[in-house]
Amino acid sequence: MSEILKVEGLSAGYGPLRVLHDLDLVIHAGERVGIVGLNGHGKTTLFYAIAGLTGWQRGSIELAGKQIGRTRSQGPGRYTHQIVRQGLAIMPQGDEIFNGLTVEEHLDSGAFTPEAWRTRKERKERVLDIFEPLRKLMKMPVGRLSGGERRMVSIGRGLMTDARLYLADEPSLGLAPKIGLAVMEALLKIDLKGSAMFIAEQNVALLEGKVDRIIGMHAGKLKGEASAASRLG
Ligand SMILES: Nc1ncnc2c1ncn2[C@@H]1O[C@H](COP(=O)(O)OP(=O)(O)OP(=O)(O)O)[C@@H](O)[C@H]1O
Repeated sequence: MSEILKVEGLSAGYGPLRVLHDLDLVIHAGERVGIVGLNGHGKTTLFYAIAGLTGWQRGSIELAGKQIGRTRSQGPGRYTHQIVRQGLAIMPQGDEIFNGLTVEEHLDSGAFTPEAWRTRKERKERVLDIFEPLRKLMKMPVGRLSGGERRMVSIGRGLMTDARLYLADEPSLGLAPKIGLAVMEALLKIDLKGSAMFIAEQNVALLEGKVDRIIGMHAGKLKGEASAASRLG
């Protein structure tokens, strides 16, 4: 199986603040991997480091065999567009959607490569097959949707291109438990083909038995598999 994500000796944070300490991690094609840990232990920072949204002090990150590592001297966010073009899809925590734009406009905005734009109709159909409730809401501004529907839009936008690695940061956060579960189940049904998915979550029960592996994160370090993770904190 080919390596989609390879992180070696990564120490990262914000400016001089070190949040992640010497992380090693490999995710293979076709894998769904969960990362669990309490609030503030560094899951989002790891996603930011992969996306180039924060610099890092040491280590390396490869996406599908290509180094995407940048140090903070080059500026957070400066190369994120290139990393995204190399095959990263980000489904950020807290949605980051725009109230005045419609569901359809959000999905279209996710189809930013020429290939994805050309085939956006079929891609939207695929998203709507996964998130059926959006089908009748395509012309609706997202500001008028429920929290669960907004989350579907945010995740759906990330599914509009052919990514090698999907990063989903706490997809159930802030949703009623039943809705959170439904969103998570839909996300986990996605056909990965040759890509991989990395999902951050505080609630290990939402991932247990549904992903290939669960890694724990505690105080900026990785802690092995699920059983260890659920004992954290
Ligand atoms: N922009 C920032 N600048 C400085 N420190 C930050 C910034 N964002 C997060 N931190 C710090 O980094 C540490 C890890 O935060 P992070 O958001 O990565 O944790 P998390 O496990 O993803 O938690 P959450 O569930 O809140 O996303 C925390 O101590 C936090 O205060």
